Order: sequence, then structure tokens, then C-alpha cells
Amino acid sequence: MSSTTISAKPVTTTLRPIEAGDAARFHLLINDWEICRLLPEAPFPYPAPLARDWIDAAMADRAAGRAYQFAITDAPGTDGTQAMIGCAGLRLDKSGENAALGYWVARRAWGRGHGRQAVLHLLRWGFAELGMHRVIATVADDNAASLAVLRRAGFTETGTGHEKFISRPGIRQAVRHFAITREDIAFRDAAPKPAAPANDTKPLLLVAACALIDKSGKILLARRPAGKKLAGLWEFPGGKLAPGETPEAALVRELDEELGITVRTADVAPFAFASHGYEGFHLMMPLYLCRRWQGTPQSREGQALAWVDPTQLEEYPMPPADRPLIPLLRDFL
Ligand SMILES: Nc1nc2c([nH]c(=O)n2[C@H]2C[C@H](O)[C@@H](COP(=O)(O)OP(=O)(O)OP(=O)(O)O)O2)c(=O)[nH]1
Repeated sequence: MSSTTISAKPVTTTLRPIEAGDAARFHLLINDWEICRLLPEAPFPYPAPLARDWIDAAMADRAAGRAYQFAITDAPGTDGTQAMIGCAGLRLDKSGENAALGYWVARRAWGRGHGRQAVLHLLRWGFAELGMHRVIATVADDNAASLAVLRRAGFTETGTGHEKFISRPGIRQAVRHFAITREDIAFRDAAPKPAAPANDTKPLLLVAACALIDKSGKILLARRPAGKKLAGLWEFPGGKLAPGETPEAALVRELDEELGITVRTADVAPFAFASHGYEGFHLMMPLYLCRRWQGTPQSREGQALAWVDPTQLEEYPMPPADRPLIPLLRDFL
């Protein structure tokens, strides 16, 4: 799993599968009243053999695909090693659709954002790799740090209850239940990021482009004429959006102006997009596919035209923004 750096105060939190060699440090860190009192199944004092048994069980669960427990580690030290500072894991239910989240961070590493980073790493990994859709978590009512971690990670509180905690015999501890779905995390990740400093920003240029595909599956490329920026490179027909114009309307207009063909907006289908930083502007270019038009494409602006088999696109030098689109087209067509 990747490391994460929080810009305001650099914190690197990584996760790696827990292993037998972690037992001694696991015991050293967890055998702390301030940790055990917050974990339903942790006795206090925490016996050393239990640490070994817990890790053995975690490794068996991983092998069987039931649960995935990770050591949370800190930034590498000067000797390159990464010290374990806690644990985080997901336990799947029988359907594989839901998982229960559990985690703890050693007291020496509190207050540095490790809990939230570990939870986010784990959720992103779990939703990508395990096929689960929903993660639940239960937290003691008096565990303020963990409540904050879950809320800041995007969990929603779903209810309250009471549970037994081994370290607090004789009482039923008040708890809060939380849940988060795959969509919640995707939405969180897609939320707007704070704007970059003004001196880093470039104007955004919106250009609509189209891969016209003929009956034999060939794609029309146009060569940018001399005198234009990127002259000599092959591109998809299209152009800049006029103010107030939709990308589809811009395409219909450009295909008429550049090639003399009539295309209906209903006949252009969104396919992919290019996002590329050129000097002086950032290009955002949706690429559409079109298989139906009226008329025969002709060069109306002096540009060379070529019908190209998708497997041969690489032989036509294209603007850097277009390069990521080539394998997509080749694989799709
Ligand atoms: N149409 C099109 N433009 C592309 C592609 N790839 C790519 O980087 N571009 C860039 C080149 C230009 O900077 C911009 C398209 O602008 P444009 O063709 O409407 O205008 P232009 O810069 O040629 O200048 P002008 O015709 O407005 O005078 O997008 C592509 O595949 N198709």
C-alpha cells in the first residue's frame, strides 16, 4: 500500500500485512490501559502469549480470505526501517459484501493523523481489492479520538448500543455504530481539492474532439496545418468550445466547418477524455465516438486527412495530450 503525506504537517502512514515477527512490538504497544480499555476484546493487562495467538489467528484469517489485519507503520527512520505504531484490519461477513473495521494506534503516535490515514488507506484498498460494498465500525462512546477519525474519514453514524468490553468487567459500555459505503469513499475522493496557489494555475481550455469511425473500423485523423500550434501532428477533428456552447454542439459545428459533414448530437457518444498541461494552458478534451454522419469528410482547412486502423494509430505522431487515448481506442475498437 502507498504512503500518504499530509501537507500541513508531514505524516507518512503505511500499512503492511501483520506477521509473526511483529508479536513482541505488538505486545509492547497494546499492553496499555489507554488502548485496551477502548478495544472490546482486549484484556488488561494484555498477556504476551495472547499477542502471538492473535497474530497467528490473523495470518490464518488472511490465508482463508476472512479478515485482513495490517501493521500501521510510521515514516522510515534513518536506518530505513518502519516502526509499527498500531494495527488496522477488515473482517468480512459471510456474504463478502460487508466488513467490520477495527484499529488502534499506540499512545506514543497519537495526535499526528495516523488513525485517519490508516483508515482511509485501508478503506480504499478494501473497496478496490476485496469486492466489499460497506464497512461498519463500532466505537466506545468515550473514545473521542476514534469518533473523530471515523467522522473525518466520511463515516455516517447509524445508531447507538451497549457492548461488553473485556477490560471493563461488570458494565455494558455505551457504543456508537458507524458505516461507510464504496460510493461514500468515491464521492469523498472526488470532492474538490483546495485550489492551487494562484501562481501555479493555468487557464483551462475546453476542446471537444471526435473519433469518426468508418464501416471498416478505421478512425479519421487530421494533420494540424503549418502555422498552427502543434503543426504537423495528427489529431482528432474538433476544436474549442465557444462561450455557452456544449461540447456536443461544438463538435457538430467543428465537424461541419473542418470536414463539411453533418453530425447529429445524438450520434456522438462520450468515450474518454484527455487532461494535459501545455505551456500556458491546461487542456481538458472530451473525446467522443461517432459512427454516423452525412456527407463525405473533406479537408476544408487545408489539413491532410487519413483513415487509420486503430492498431496503426501509434505510427501517426499526435499531440502529447492524445497519447493516453490511443491504447483505449485500440483496445475498445
Ligand atoms: N481538435 C483537437 N485539438 C487537440 C487535440 N489534441 C490536442 O492537444 N489538441 C489541442 C490543440 C489546440 O491547442 C487545441 C485545439 O484548439 P483548436 O484546434 O480549436 O484551435 P487552434 O489552437 O488550432 O487555433 P485556432 O483554430 O482557434 O486558431 O487542443 C486533438 O486531438 N484534437
